[in-house]
Amino acid sequence: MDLSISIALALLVITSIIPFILFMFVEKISEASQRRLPPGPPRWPIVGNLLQLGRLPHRDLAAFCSTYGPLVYLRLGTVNAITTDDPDIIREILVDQGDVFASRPATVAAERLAYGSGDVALAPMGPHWKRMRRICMEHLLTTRRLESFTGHRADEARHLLMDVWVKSRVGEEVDMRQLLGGFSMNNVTKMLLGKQYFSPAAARPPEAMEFMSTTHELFRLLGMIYLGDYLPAWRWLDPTGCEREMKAVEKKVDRFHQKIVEEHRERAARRKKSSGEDAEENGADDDVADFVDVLLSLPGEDGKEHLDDKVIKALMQDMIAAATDTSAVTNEWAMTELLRHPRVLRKAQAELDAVVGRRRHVFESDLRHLHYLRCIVRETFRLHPAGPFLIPHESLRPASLMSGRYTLPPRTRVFINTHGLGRNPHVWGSDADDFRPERHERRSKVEISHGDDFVILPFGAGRRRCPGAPLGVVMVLLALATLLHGFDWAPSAGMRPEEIGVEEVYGMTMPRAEPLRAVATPRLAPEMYAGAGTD
Ligand code: HEM
Repeated sequence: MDLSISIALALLVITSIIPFILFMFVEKISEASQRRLPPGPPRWPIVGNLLQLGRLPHRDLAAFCSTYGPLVYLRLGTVNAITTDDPDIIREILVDQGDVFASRPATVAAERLAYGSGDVALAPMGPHWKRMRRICMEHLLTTRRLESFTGHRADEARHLLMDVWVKSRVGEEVDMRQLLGGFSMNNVTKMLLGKQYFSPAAARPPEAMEFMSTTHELFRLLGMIYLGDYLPAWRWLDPTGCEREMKAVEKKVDRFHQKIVEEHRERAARRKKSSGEDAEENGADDDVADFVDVLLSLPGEDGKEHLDDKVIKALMQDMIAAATDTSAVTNEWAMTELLRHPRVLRKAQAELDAVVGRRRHVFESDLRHLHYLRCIVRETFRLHPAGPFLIPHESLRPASLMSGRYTLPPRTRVFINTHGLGRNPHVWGSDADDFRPERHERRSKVEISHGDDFVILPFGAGRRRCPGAPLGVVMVLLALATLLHGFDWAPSAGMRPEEIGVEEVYGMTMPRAEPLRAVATPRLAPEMYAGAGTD
């Protein structure tokens, strides 16, 4: 054999063996450093546990918790991850060690679709997130500002009543997803953008349609598990075209948001011109100013006169995404369970008759007295939490959990399984899968949030807890109270209550697999549907 060929062959063998030896060595070292990781299912090389996750990953992770213990370690491609459905461990992660676990992972969707993680919900822990969160808490979601929209919410409740009434008169089934989605979207866009996109009288249909389809595309992409977040080589190939799609949606969404910002800016300029210097100094009028008006009036970072457009658009998008789907999905699940359990539905109506009566409409001020309805909402959140993994958290630095029993590397992704928590038999007993609002009835005040015991977690807890929870609770209770007070409800023609499905689909929020349809029959005097009073 020619010497040069022999040398070439020898070099080839050496260069192939060295990486293999190095790989074994690194594996050995990392195995040693991982000795105190929590237990978890066996994993494959390279992909780790990725192939063990199916279409309903919250159910797969709950199954791991019941097999391997309350805290489970997973390797998802190149990513270290943990999951739990145990209230004490959840408290430890979100509250006791809240400063360690309060970051968010850098995902492709957050980068592409949330203005480079420039929003609140997907921003990593740091000064930018702190500033964005403060703007939400101090300027957008204050009690005073939310109260100033009480009248709008009452109007929307009246529209809800009228919409159903019109359908009930001609015996038409109600598409609950469309109905409840419209209610949430109108409430939110009115507060945020000063528009009701889904009231035909309030917005041009093409604009409403564009808004709806763009928002849905955005939700879908933000909610999907993208393999490129776990296997960098996948991004390179992008075999499903996901990143190309994200880029296209990014452009479309940005054009839409920019238009809204420009419209508000023009309106503010017109206002300023017509009302002179006084109005400029006072800023936007609190009673009529929507969130975008407020954002346009705030100073920017580093002494800038105004916030950057990018920041305004990121916040606006966050609020729409965080506020609309969550409450609509929750209401669709509540109505699903009520149709499956007519006894519970009738009991809630009896309570409404006692608290509100049949001679007036439900007011927001009634909601705190509707003890049983609150139990229904709490039970709905237990079985069908809108965010099955909250929004996944990430650790900022090495951490130990469960009294130092386990150590975790930095940047461990955290899947708090709220779906698993709500169905955990160690917490809720052997009937954990049954819808039974009475299990909350003994509480003197029915909290619709986690409380001290952390047994339900609809809005998260600790530093990243939902800042819109009070508004979310009002929107859910108001829609349900209005629908149950105004109508008797029955399943679609020919269907028995127990035949109504409870299959879910995984996503950023977790809706029913199929839109719910139901039949409504008015239960108030006819004149009650002609107009509704406000508080
Ligand atoms: C029923 C309604 C709602 C539900 C079930 C819900 C649920 C949640 C959940 C589970 C989280 C993640 C918490 C975590 O990761 O620890 C969250 C975060 C968030 N929610 Fe809500 N939410 C609702 C309504 C709203 C509303 C009405 C708004 C605002 C108008 C809002 C704004 C936000 C924001 C900005 C975040 C991100 C917080 C952060 O990362 O610092 N949500 N929400």
